[in-house]
Amino acid sequence: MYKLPDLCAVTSFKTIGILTCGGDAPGMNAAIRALVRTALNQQMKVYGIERGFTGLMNADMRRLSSPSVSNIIQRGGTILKSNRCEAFKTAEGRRQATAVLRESGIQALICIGGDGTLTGAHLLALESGIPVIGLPCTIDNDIYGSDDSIGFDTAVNTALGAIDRIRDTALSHERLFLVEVMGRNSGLIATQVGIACGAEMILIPEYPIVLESISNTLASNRKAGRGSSGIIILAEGTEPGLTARLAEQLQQHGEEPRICILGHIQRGGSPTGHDRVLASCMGATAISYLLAGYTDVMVGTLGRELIPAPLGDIIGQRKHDPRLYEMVMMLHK
Ligand SMILES: Nc1ncnc2c1ncn2[C@@H]1O[C@H](COP(=O)(O)OP(=O)(O)OP(=O)(O)O)[C@@H](O)[C@H]1O
Ligand SMILES: O=P(O)(O)OC[C@H]1O[C@](O)(CO)[C@@H](O)[C@@H]1O
Ligand SMILES: [Mg+2]
Repeated sequence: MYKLPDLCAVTSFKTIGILTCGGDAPGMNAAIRALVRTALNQQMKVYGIERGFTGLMNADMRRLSSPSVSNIIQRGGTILKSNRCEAFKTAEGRRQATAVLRESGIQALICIGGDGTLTGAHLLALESGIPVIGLPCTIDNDIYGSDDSIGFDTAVNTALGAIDRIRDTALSHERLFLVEVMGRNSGLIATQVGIACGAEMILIPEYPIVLESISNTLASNRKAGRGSSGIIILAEGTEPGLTARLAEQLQQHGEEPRICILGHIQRGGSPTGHDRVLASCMGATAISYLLAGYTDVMVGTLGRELIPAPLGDIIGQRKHDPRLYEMVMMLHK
């Protein structure tokens, strides 16, 4: 269980807004529910802003009540909808959003999303002076300053469910499978999934890949009696087209590989218990941060502790643990 912070209220808010942006992640709804109910408990009015920063720029919003967030804790996706908004990357786009917040009487904003969303949240906080709090919510878990992000655990478990099935057919046919998981810029899903499924190899964007050495490793594994079935996990962003090129190369070395791209099934579905609890604790804590006078921070985790991580310190930073990756490669020999 997470340790909630013990904070004193030094300010108050009449009206706040909440939005979800970037790729959806299981647990977004659980976070919305916790934010709404905690804010209502503090006598705040809550507006749900639709479609992330796009909805913010267009004043696309509705009042959220306690019943409006009933029965959503178990649902994947986001009841507020999400998208990616190029216009918000411009100062003009953020000025438009600031005007909407002022005209609607929204005194503080909670932004739920990944590293891109938190970058936008940081710039908005700086430029508008309106208090903004971020919640790390992305299946990628690539947000520096927080061990965990809402949605990662579910995505990893969804991928594992599929890969365990692939393992059955790989063993039956004594075949090699190349399984591509999500992560355009980060190998964290691939690393976690690779450890948990006992993959023969994990290929991630953080390390250069030499195709020839992959065939050589597999050949020496065969000589060592590892059998001819196997699972190689590749992160989506490793290199465009790498999965197909690797399959071709392996065919030339006498393998009969099959490719499986798990894609967006990893982003949908009911959140795990872990993600529901994390989202609930982070949502409640975000409101405590606002009342304690914080702005331009996200609710991060350090182990089991919830901590305020300044957005300016975390954006643009890479999160990668080379020791974990080395351990994985050693276990899979
Ligand atoms: N540098 C930036 N400046 C201002 N706004 C940004 C910036 N980067 C991203 N954003 C805003 O945040 C939105 C979401 O970012 P992005 O598409 O990178 O997804 P994300 O939040 O990282 O989530 P995920 O990676 O899980 O899909 C963008 O569409 C844009 O509106
Ligand atoms: O299809 P979309 O929405 O562009 O999203 C793809 C990207 O979003 C993520 O799934 C994170 O939400 C990345 O891993 C992936 O690269
Ligand atoms: Mg991102």
